[in-house]
Amino acid sequence: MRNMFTQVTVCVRTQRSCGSRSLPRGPRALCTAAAGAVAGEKLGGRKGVRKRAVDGRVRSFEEIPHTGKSGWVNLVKFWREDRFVQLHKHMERTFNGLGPIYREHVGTQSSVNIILPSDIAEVFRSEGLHPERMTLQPWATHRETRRLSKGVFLKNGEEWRADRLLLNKEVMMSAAVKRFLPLLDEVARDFCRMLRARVDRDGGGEEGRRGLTIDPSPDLFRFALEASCHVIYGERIGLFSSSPSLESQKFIWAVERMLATTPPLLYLPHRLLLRIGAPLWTQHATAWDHIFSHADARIQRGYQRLSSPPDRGSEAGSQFNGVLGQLMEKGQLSLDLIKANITELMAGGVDTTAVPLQFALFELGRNPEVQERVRQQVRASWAQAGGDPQKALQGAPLLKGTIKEILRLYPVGITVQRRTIKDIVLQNYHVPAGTLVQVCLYPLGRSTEVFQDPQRFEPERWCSKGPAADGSSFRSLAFGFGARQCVGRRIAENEMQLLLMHILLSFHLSVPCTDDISTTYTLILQPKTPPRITFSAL
Ligand code: HEM
Repeated sequence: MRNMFTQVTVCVRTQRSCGSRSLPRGPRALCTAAAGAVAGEKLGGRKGVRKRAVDGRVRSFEEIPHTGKSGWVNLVKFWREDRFVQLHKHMERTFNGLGPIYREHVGTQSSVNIILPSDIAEVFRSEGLHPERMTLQPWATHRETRRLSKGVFLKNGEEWRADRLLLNKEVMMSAAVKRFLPLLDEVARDFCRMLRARVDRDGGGEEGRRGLTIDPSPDLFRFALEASCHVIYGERIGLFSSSPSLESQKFIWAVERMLATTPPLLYLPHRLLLRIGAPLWTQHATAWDHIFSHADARIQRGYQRLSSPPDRGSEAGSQFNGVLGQLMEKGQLSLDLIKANITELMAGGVDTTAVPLQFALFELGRNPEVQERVRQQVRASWAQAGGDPQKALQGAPLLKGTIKEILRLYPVGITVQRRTIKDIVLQNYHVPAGTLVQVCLYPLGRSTEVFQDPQRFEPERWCSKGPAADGSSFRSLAFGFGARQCVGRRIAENEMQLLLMHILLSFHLSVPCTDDISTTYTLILQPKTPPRITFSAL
């Protein structure tokens, strides 16, 4: 995604030259002794280390190190140094300088930022029955000014919980996964067939073993949209054809624009921008309008399909009409709330999977031994599964490990946030109820204190027994945590694993350049320039 904030990007260089497998070192050792109030003592003397107060008391909130008291001065710095697009690197640098906890006040936002699993555990213990994140206020304002209902992403309290429990049944529970897995599998197989035909047609090398080097990102965005539409609307939209619809391309652009315009609006008084008709606000709101009208058209079609008698030939009741159909049939959510939630699922479901897939193809391509180990396991499991995609995934834990590893190194959302509902103590500082605490996933994933050899791409680290593999260790948090974790998680995980499985069964992957990828932040973390990948037919 290119946008007005991408002039400054983050160049993550390896210490070795082109050809290296290594990723950049994690932040310089942080003061990261496991938990608790005495963490600082163990590390006393190092820069940025928190010491327990001399009198043993819990320190006050005001004593938490910070990046500058004035939110407006900080905002100007953010603008001048273009930090919005390198927020992940700014966080990494700040933890290096200030230690494992700091306060930041930028424009209208303030938060306490943390990185250590022990502190993260403490925050999640105090999230309550209705966990709250930072509200994406520009999104909420769009709904309010257009008089649209909000979905789970923007709701809080009992209203959020009521919608969320109903959505969980359609997208998170194992019965739901069983329903949509074959649909994702079908789209992943079609994608590979389309790619194989292109490699055979345009690739170089001998017949049957041709290779083609491309930037696969446009195809991956189409794959993610095709997969989302199939699962959510029960509808294929033909994006792998030679002339994919312009309407779908416009949807992809609209999501891109909506995401890219969100970060600066978060820190600015966006209601003022709305009132004066500032271009930034207008672009943001127009992008959302487009996303809503795309969903609207499909919801109308879904509604008509459901109201008409079932196709002759298909057994009554046996047809899966997507998550939309399930919600409509059950009739527990009003049509307005169905529309709000379905639109959020669509807006949240495309870039979030297309981008990690780019990183995954790149890392597998530049780590041929890892790629071969994953392929061996996938082949064996696929042969055993007799065409059942669920069995095939269950027998290939390295695929799951690959996705976790990619999201460790390149977390789509660089933070998970919670508003605390009671007073807590973090790093021996008092944090009052109501504080917004951000878990900073990018520096966490690259910290030498949390991960052994964090610069290595090593899917196996999630498969063996040990702290990283243990789900309760607060190290793998790319999908968030607990009752408020990503509601699209099961769709995303299965969609990405299935695509990688079919790609590994069909192609050998390599990359023309193994330099680390420069990353940029536009509400999601993505490559500044999408990597080129060579697909060689197997
Ligand atoms: C790799 C892919 C994805 C990642 C890393 C991701 C990450 C996240 C994270 C971190 C949250 C906040 C969780 C929390 O606060 O604990 C979230 C929430 C959400 N995600 Fe995802 N997501 C992904 C894919 C998807 C997909 C495919 C969809 C839709 C099909 C989706 C829809 C949502 C929605 C609607 C929420 C709000 C849930 C709520 O507040 O109850 N996400 N996601």
